[in-house]
Amino acid sequence: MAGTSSIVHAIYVIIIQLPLLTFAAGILYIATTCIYRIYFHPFAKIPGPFLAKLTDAYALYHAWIKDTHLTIYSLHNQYGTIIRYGPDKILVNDVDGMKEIYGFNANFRKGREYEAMRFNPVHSIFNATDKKMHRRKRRLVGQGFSDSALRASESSILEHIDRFVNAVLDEDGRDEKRGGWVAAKDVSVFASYLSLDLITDLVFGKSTDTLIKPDNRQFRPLLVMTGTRMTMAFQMPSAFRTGKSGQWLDLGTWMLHNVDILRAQWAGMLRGWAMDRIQAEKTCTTEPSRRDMMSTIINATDPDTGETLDPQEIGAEAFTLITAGGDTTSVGISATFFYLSRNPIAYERLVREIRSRFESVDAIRIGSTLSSCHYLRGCIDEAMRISPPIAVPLYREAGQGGATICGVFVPEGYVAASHVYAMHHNEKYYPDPYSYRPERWLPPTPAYENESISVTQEAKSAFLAFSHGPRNCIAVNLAYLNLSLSVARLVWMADFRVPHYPSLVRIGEGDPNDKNPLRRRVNEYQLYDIFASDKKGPMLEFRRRDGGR
Ligand code: HEM
Repeated sequence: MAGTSSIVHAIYVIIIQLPLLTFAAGILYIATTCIYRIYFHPFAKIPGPFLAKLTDAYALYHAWIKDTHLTIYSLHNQYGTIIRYGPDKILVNDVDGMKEIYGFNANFRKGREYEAMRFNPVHSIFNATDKKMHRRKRRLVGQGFSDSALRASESSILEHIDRFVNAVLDEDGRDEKRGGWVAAKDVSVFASYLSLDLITDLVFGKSTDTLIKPDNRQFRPLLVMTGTRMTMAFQMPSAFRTGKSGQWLDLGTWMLHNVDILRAQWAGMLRGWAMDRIQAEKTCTTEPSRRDMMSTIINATDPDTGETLDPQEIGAEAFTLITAGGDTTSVGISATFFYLSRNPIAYERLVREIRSRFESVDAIRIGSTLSSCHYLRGCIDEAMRISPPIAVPLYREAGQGGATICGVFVPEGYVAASHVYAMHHNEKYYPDPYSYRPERWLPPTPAYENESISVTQEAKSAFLAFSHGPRNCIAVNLAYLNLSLSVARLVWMADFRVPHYPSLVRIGEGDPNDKNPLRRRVNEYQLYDIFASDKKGPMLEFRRRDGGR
């Protein structure tokens, strides 16, 4: 009898009391964690939104609605230079602080946020968290971005840019009654096709060709989905368990199941392309007419150690290069056309520069004339200042012993970042930050004496479109080349203007009636953060000018 009653008691404990005890322990854990994070945490005194002090779900929510950059900017305005954007994260809106986080000697490294974005079994140059591993990869992958590699790729780059120009100037819908202007086109769509076609060609020697083969356009949504998944995992790594055990705990599996399927398709496809490329390289007996990046990377040896990258690493690098380069330059191109189409003085000035420096569109290529087009460069930089292509905060984790940023101690393992969009709109560096003024970037030489409102050296350092220090963009030169050639060739070939229909003009602009008050600035090109920003518009009408072939 006694035995039966103790079994009943045990069952009672298991069924009734254990869940209650577990629940109570859970509540106690959450309550103590909250109290700790608010009052005793090393960042307890740093101002920021209440919810962000408690959980990364605050940042995750803004990643979900894709307004991270606007939110952080307004938080800096509300709380000041240093804010708390997650329990263990601070953001610093200051050039000196930024250098302390990203500079060559900084005691910070990429950490768990980048691990959470990793889809491949091995690290790539982008998500390598170990500094030594990164240095090795940078030396090897960097060989694909050398000046000579770029020059060797010039004809392929120009071929894709010409396809872009032709697609935008496509005569379909040309209306002679309206002076030969073609029907409005969404520049961002064609710029995205250009970016993807170009980078797949440069990396694999085989392009997605989306500009000329509409059937291939399913590739772009895959890239967008990958970015969506990446940026959410980036904001709340603890909830995303990509590549780790306990997949059922992964928020991505629950919330983004369809996104995950597309993302996996994308990763699988790129891995396949990389493996084909490795195989082709092994069997190739003749010197190719042009070395693509895969070929350079497959054959790259570390000058110090003689090491090479193994096939798994090469697959990871291929995925990184296409994902990092597939839709970033397109934001710069689209933003530049957006701001030029709304700023007639800048438009006229750029048109004068390009059409007077080059005798024909074919003369626009790599060389000293292109690099002396300072106004062109100013137009591009100013567009990327107001609307930076990568507008999420690039988190860095403090290393052993921690680090002090603008007087705030960041203990080891805690996270700091400077946010590009907040820096680019900081009035201390860029007065009247929402005005599009390419003159800010003209060199302070006698040639521009009367018009230069040249920014200070400090403000130049605040330009973070390509980040700063050893983890800055490896493809800065390639990106500027692509941006300059695309903008210059299209400006040389055609006039452009905003369409007559207000509903078309509004695409890409802020909307004074938007339910999100942060999206109401009409003259600002709107970005949607998915690591590299998504975007729409501008819709523009083009007209081939006399002499434009
Ligand atoms: C306008 C165009 C571009 C912009 C604004 C841009 C911006 C950036 C930024 C801000 C970073 C730092 C990311 C971080 O710290 O997490 C970065 C890194 C990187 N970018 Fe770009 N990028 C552009 C184009 C490209 C292109 C065309 C490629 C070509 C494949 C590329 C490849 C990379 C790679 C591999 C890294 C990682 C570098 C490292 O960690 O050492 N980017 N880029």
